[in-house]
Amino acid sequence: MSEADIGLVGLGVMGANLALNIAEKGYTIAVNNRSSARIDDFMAMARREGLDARALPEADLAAFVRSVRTPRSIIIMVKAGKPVDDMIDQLVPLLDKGDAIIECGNSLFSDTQRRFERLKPVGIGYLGVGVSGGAEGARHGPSIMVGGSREEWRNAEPVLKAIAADFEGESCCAWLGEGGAGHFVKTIHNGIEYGDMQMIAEIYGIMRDGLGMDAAEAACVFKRWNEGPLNSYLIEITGHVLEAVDGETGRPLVELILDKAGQKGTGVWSAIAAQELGVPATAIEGAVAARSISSRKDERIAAEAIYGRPGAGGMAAAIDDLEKALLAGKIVSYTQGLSVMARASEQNGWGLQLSTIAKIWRAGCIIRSRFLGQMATAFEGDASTNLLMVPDFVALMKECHGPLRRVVAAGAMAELPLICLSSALSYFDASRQARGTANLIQGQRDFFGAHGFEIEGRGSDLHGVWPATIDKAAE
Ligand SMILES: NC(=O)C1=CN([C@@H]2O[C@H](COP(=O)(O)OP(=O)(O)OC[C@H]3O[C@@H](n4cnc5c(N)ncnc54)[C@H](OP(=O)(O)O)[C@@H]3O)[C@@H](O)[C@H]2O)C=CC1
Ligand SMILES: O=C(CO)[C@H](O)[C@H](O)COP(=O)(O)O
Repeated sequence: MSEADIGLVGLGVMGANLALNIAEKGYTIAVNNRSSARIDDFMAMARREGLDARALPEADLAAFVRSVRTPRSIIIMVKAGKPVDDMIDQLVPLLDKGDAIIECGNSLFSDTQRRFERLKPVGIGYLGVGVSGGAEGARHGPSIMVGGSREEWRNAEPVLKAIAADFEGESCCAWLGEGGAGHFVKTIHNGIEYGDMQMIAEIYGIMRDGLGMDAAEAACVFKRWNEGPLNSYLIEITGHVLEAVDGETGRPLVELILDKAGQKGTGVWSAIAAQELGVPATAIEGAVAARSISSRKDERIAAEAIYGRPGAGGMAAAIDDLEKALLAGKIVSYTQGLSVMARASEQNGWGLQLSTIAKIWRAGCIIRSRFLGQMATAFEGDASTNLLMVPDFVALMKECHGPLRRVVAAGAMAELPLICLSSALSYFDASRQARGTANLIQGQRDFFGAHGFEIEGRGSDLHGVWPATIDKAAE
C-alpha cells in the first residue's frame, strides 16, 4: 500500500536527521538504508522523539519504493560519488515515469548534470540539492540549495521549504538554476567554509604560538568576537572547541587533537572549478593547500628539526588587529567565491542570483553569519558581482586591510604560516593595482615563445627584437 508522502534512502548522519525533520513537519516518510541496522537505529530515534508514527521503515528497496505515493519523490542521502550512481541504478527500474529523485549529498555538479541528462529520456525527474548545516541543521533546519528543472522544483518546494532554516521569516531554501546549479553553489559554499576555517585556524596559531595564549584565553577572545562583526556559527563553535577539556587528562581537548585536517572533496572541487573558470580564488586554494600540508605530519616534524620552530621568538599583535584581519580576509575570500559562482553562472546559463544565495546562507548553513546578512542587503541594491566594489564592503575593507597587513607582516617575521590570510592580502593588493607587472611576463613569453604582446596605440600581437641567448646554467 502506498502510504508515504515521500521516501528517503540513506540513514547516515544527514539522512536520519533530514528524515526526522520531514516527519516533524507532518509528512509521512518511508525510509530505507543499505544496512538494516541503521533502519533500526533510526526507528529507535524516531520513537524517542515521538515521530515513529510518521516513519515507514522498509529494508527491501522495491517495497520501500512501492510504499511511496505516486508520483513519487525519493530523496537519496548516501555517500557522494559511485554510491549515488549505484543507488540510481537500483532505483530506476523500480520507479515510474513522472517520479523524481532528489539527491541531497555533496555531489560534484558535473555528476549531477550527467545524472539529470541520463534520467530525462526515461521520464524521471532529478533535482541536485546542496544541504548545509551538519547534523543539527539537517534535524532542525538546514540551508537548501536546489538545482534542476523548475517543474521538479515546484513539486518538491513545499517539503524542502518546510524543513529548511528560516531567517526572520524568510526560508533559507531556494531554487538556484537548472542542472548542477544547486550542487555547484553548495561546493563553493564549502570552499568558502574551508577559507573561513583556515583563517580562523591561522589566527588561533598566532594566539597560541605568537602571543603565547592558552586555549582558554583564546576561547574567551573568540566568544567576545562572536558578539561583534565576526558573529557567526564558525566563530561560535571555535570558542566551544577551544574551551573543551579532556575528561581523562584535564587538558584542553584541542591540544590533544592531532593537527591533521581531513577533507572529503568539496574544497578541492571549488579550487579546480575556480582554476577551470579562470577566476582567482587564492584564499580557497590556500585553505585546501593548508589541509594537505597539515596531513604531512612526518615531513613537518623532519623539517622543523632542520629549520627551527616557527613562532619560537614570539610575535607582537593587537587582538583588535587580529579581529579586523580576519574580517578583511573573509571579505576577500567571499569576493573570490562569489566571482567563481558568477562566472560559472555565465558559462552554464544558470542565472544565479548572488543576493538569493547570500540570503539562503544567512541561517542553517555552516558559514551562517552576520556578515552574510550585510552581504544579502548589499547585493540587493547593487548589480555588482565584486564584493570588493560594493560600497558597504569598500568601507569595511578600507578599515580592515591595514590590520590585515600588520598581522601578515608580523606573522611573516615571526615565521608563522598564514597561507590563507597572506594570499587574501596579496589578492587584494593585486586586484587594486592599476599598473601591474604582467608586462614583464608578456615580454618573457614573447622572448622565449614569440607569443606576442600588446602596446596601447600600436596594437596587439607585437613582437620584440630580442638578443639570441645561450643557457648559462647549462654551460
Ligand atoms: N555530515 C555532514 O555534516 C554533511 C554531509 N553531507 C553530505 O551528505 C551525504 C551523506 O553524508 P553523511 O550522512 O554525513 O554520511 P554517513 O557516513 O553518516 O552515512 C553514509 C550513508 O551512505 C550510505 N552508503 C554509503 N555507501 C553506499 C553504497 N555504496 N550504497 C548504498 N548506500 C551507501 C550508508 O549506508 P550504510 O549504513 O549501509 O553504510 C549511509 O546511509 C554525503 O554526500 C556528505 O558529503 C552534506 C552536508 C553536511
Ligand atoms: O558539507 C559539509 C558542511 O557544509 C560537510 O560537513 C563536509 O563534510 C565538509 O567538508 P570536509 O569534510 O571536506 O571538511
